Amino acid sequence: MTHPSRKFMECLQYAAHQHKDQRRKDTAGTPYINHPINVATILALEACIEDENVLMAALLHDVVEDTTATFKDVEQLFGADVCGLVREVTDDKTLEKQERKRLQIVNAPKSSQRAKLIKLADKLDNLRDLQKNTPQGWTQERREQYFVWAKCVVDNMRGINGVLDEKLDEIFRERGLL
Ligand SMILES: Nc1nc2c(ncn2[C@@H]2O[C@H](COP(=O)(O)OP(=O)(O)O)[C@@H](OP(=O)(O)OP(=O)(O)O)[C@H]2O)c(=O)[nH]1
Ligand SMILES: [Mn+2]
Repeated sequence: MTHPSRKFMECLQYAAHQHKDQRRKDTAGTPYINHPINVATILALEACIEDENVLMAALLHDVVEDTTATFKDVEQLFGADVCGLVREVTDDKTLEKQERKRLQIVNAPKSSQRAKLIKLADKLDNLRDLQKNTPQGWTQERREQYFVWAKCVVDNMRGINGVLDEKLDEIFRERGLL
């Protein structure tokens, strides 16, 4: 049996600490950290990714976008490679939402293969959440639009991992999008 490295466990602790006061948008108010943990777990156990820096970047993928953490913090704590991956999956929150969403579609194919894995697992987990419940304050229309938009992002990153492609397509098929 392999065992988690010290830096991997430190990364898990850091992500949990940074997201500690945040909740998902579901009615149950699930702790936000469940989502980064799900993304790393999808990569490790479903997509069989063994690249530890990719798994750590998955745990950290929303810390700069959604908490007080900076890229500098991530680089100092977990190194330039992990920081580079987090940078690739972080939206520029200074831009308008519509522009951010457009850029995800446009930038998806330009990302590195490793960043694409994280982006795909991120979408898969968010879509799984959306299948289970509608986030608080969202209309059915907004929910449907997220499926449509996520498919546009995913369509620009196919062929990276067969398992992720298949699991995402299963969801799009269920929604009548494929
Ligand atoms: N499906 C779902 N999403 C939730 C929930 N709670 C929080 N989120 C987050 O909301 C984001 C999607 O909502 P949007 O309205 O499209 O984006 P925004 O929060 O950036 O404005 C995702 O951000 P993200 O992970 O950065 O991904 P991305 O979709 O922005 O790429 C997702 O993690 C929930 O209960 N269900
Ligand atoms: Mn995310």
